[in-house]
Amino acid sequence: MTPLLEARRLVRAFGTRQAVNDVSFGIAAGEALALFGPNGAGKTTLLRLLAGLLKPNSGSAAIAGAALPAPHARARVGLISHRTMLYDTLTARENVRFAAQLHGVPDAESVTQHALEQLRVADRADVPVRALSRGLQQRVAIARAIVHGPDVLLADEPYTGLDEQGASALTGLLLERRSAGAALVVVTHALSEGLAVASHAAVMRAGSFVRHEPTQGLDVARYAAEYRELFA
Ligand SMILES: Nc1ncnc2c1ncn2[C@@H]1O[C@H](COP(=O)(O)OP(=O)(O)OP(=O)(O)O)[C@@H](O)[C@H]1O
Repeated sequence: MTPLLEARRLVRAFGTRQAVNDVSFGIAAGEALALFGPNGAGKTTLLRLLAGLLKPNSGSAAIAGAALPAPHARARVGLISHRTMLYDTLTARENVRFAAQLHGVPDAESVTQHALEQLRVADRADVPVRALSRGLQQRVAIARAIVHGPDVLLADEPYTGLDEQGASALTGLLLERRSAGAALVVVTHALSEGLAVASHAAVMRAGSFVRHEPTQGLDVARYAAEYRELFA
């Protein structure tokens, strides 16, 4: 079976630095990969390659067999970044609706409302986002990233800045996207949060996967100890 999201021998360098070095994996519909690794390991660069925002030096990425960065493949991706990139003079609703309209979502108004409710930010939807706390802005950014119902969801430290309610809304959303048949990649420093939403886990070091396995049967405490040992 063709994986929904597939990376084949991806390589990306910046000057002489190999940010991503020969990474291959596949994620089937309904699966989620939690991706761990220290600063500079190449996680963000890998997500940008998978989102079609950056070109690899060699190798390729594909969504349901369609090679990135073809626009119809890119349109199937949602990217949650730790930088919110919202228009801060627009309201939360305007930011999310704008994204829905750009994606040509039918009935953008009600889909926007649903996304805002899912992130539990609907009651603050009509104030400019610059007046919202960092945590609420992050929730709006997540609502914007999922408003077009992407079947590939890439999340770069999505828990950063969220309070407990925001974090639990995000976990609910990630699990819901999985059961709806999406393929997810979640980059996080928090091992337990990542493992809780993932079917597979990988560790990146210096551009390459040094561990990659199903999460089923993994013991979080042992995984954390082994992770620390890898970087000791
Ligand atoms: N646009 C760029 N220009 C030059 N070097 C870059 C660029 N983007 C990333 N790098 C370098 O590539 C390497 C991997 O960076 P990347 O941001 O992908 O790592 P990361 O695992 O996401 O780290 P962090 O957790 O700090 O975000 C780093 O050495 C970084 O300095």
